[in-house]
Amino acid sequence: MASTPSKFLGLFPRSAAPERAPGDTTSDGGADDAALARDARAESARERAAQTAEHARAAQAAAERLRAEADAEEQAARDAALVAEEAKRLEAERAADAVHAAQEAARTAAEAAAEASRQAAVAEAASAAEAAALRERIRAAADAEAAAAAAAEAAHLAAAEAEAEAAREAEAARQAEAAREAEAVAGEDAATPGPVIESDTSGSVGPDDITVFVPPIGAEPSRAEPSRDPGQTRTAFLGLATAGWMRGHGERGARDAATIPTVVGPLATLEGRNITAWFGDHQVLDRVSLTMHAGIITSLIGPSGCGKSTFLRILNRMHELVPSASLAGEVLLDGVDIYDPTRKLVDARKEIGMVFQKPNPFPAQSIYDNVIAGLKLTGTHATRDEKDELVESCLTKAGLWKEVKDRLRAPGAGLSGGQQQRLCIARSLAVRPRVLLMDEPCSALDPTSTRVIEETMLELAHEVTIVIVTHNMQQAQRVSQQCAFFLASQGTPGAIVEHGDTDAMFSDPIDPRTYDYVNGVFG
Ligand SMILES: Nc1ncnc2c1ncn2[C@@H]1O[C@H](COP(=O)(O)OP(=O)(O)OP(=O)(O)O)[C@@H](O)[C@H]1O
Repeated sequence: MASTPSKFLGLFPRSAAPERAPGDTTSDGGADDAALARDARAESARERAAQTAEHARAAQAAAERLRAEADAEEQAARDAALVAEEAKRLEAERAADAVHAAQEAARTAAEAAAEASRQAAVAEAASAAEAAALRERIRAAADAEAAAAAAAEAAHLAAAEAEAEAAREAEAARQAEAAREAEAVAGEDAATPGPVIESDTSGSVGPDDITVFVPPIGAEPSRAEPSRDPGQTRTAFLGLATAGWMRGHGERGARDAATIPTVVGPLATLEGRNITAWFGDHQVLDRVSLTMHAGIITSLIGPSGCGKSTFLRILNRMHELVPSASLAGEVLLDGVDIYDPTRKLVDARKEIGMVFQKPNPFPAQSIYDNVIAGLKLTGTHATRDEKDELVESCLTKAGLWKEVKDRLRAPGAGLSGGQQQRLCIARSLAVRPRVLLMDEPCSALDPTSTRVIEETMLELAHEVTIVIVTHNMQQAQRVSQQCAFFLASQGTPGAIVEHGDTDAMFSDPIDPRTYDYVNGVFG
């Protein structure tokens, strides 16, 4: 330390008077005394000096102690500051670490989220691709099914036409032979009457029809009333379809068929009477009777498997395309049984057209050719102008003309599902049907296409009787004036529970089962 602390200054008096022994009055003696006194003073001074030095040492030691303490305090303060600074630094480091860790965690989380989202996108894309592939497989299967049905129908019609043609030729040959024999007999005996050729009594045969009909004995199939014993009552379609006698009667010549049709035929009422149907031994309909009135739309509703489609297919003789199928009962088109052996299958199909659940245009054919396909199948001849007119007329009625008039040569497969369905309607219209059967025609379509088809149906209903199978209760209410509710409960064959005015059926049904079904309680 540079200076002595002021509190120690009192230990060093600035002037100290020499001490005298009491009674010392001489100068010699006084000298000794003085010397003694000096010595004493000196001694005293030394003692004081020693004390002072001692005090100084003590003071110094104290000062050093204090200094050391101060240094220690100072050092402690510095240390404390260092510690505090270190703590602050560590705290800051920890905070920085925490921020970093948080940032890292956020980055990792963001990366994980991005990865998860990428994986999800990949998974979604994979499942979308799978779904698309599945849809494509289903569509391809449906296309194949539709194409097979169309091909089967075409083959059926072609076979029927060929059979009819063969029958016509055979009958012509028989007539020529009979005429020759008659001539010969006349030559032998002019008075003998000629051979009796059976005449048609149906009243439906025109001047160009071939009317000779000699059914083989016992060839007429049974059309007995339906019973629960299928072996005794059902009509064997294969026998009917291939029996030559069936088509030899009332066949129309090609010139009749060649008349180009207007788009639809005169309105007709269709009636199913006591229709019972089987697939093999499995009875699927039991004595179903329903009248589908001219010029209105009748909807057939009911849960899956109750026989609506089977009933519909019976209405235009498509049921018999299934080898194991059989039926009993009658289907009357304006009072004439379409299953009557004297009527042609091809006529029934022409007069009662069918639109299927899945649109089934001929995929490779153009839109134009799709519309006129029915003409070929039914052997109808038409000029180019007539065909053009027919195509425009049918596409207009089907509500498709404006959308396709500039691409009539494009393939039918290139149209959307809804457009393809309307193309199929146009194709059906081209053979001048009197009744149009529609089996869930909108089930494969989106709501917009469904609305367009429904509008088309409502337009067409003025000109053609329409029967539609639908699972869509709103659709039944929107489009149909009459409605029939089918039900096959607990393994029993399908039957009609209730039918009548559509509004009444939905608002005030008679049967509680109808009420439950239209209100979505089951089905
Ligand atoms: N080709 C067939 N061969 C054998 N059985 C068939 C055939 N077609 C339909 N069936 C059977 O006939 C019964 C009625 O079927 P159908 O398709 O007519 O009912 P649906 O009411 O139209 O059903 P959905 O509403 O599901 O189309 C069902 O039991 C069905 O399994």
